[in-house]
Amino acid sequence: MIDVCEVHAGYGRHEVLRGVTWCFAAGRVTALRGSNGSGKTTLLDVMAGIRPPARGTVSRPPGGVAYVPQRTHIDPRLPLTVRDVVTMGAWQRRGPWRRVSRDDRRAVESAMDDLGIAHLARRRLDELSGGQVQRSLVARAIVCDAPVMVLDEPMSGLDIGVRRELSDVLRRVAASGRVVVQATHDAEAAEASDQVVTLVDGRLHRHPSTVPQRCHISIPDHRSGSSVVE
Ligand SMILES: Nc1ncnc2c1ncn2[C@@H]1O[C@H](COP(=O)(O)OP(=O)(O)OP(=O)(O)O)[C@@H](O)[C@H]1O
Repeated sequence: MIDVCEVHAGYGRHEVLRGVTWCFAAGRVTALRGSNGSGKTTLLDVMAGIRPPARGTVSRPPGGVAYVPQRTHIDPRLPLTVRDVVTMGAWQRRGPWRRVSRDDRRAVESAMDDLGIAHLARRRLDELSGGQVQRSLVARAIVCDAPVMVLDEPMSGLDIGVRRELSDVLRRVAASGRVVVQATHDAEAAEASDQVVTLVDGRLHRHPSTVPQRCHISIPDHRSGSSVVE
């Protein structure tokens, strides 16, 4: 699990997160909701270790965090194919410039199959649609094989069929024992998640309640009615 405790973070004097406390459990998909500018990306950055919190702590499991950003920072002029981009996930796991093993190659092919982009494997990144780029970035994150996957609006730009397929993929990733957190404005993606949390005024609330939840207390799961530790 990934344990966020009393986290404050922002940009200069602009405090965006004001005491976020939550335990994101392994084995479930959590949808992170909130209006534009509420701090979803900021929280994902803090969880991934990209942005250090001004105060508070984040405990991550060893093995790193696979991050699917809202926009790719890969220069589209680079002559990279979809397969190259997905293979980057293996380097993230093993360290750069290590030899890619047969198992890595199998993982790359399997992730491209899962995301329905195997037929695009030899296409260059600058020849793809926005949704195809998005699916390549999710496939790269799967190949990372990290215990935590955070995704920043992975459904944006995808058609309804692909959004449903991606929800299934995320559920399978979570079912393999990983923490999966997706920031989303997509109501159907939130509905397909195991739990929904919402950022309001810099704090995290369990949906639809406005009462913030603390770590390590047992509360009922809003979908299944079962008891979970958060
Ligand atoms: N690099 C930055 N420098 C200064 N302020 C920033 C920076 N990035 C984000 N902000 C501000 O921090 C606040 C939270 O932004 P953030 O991107 O985390 O929100 P979000 O919930 O992900 O929004 P959206 O739904 O629009 O993607 C916003 O007010 C935004 O203007």
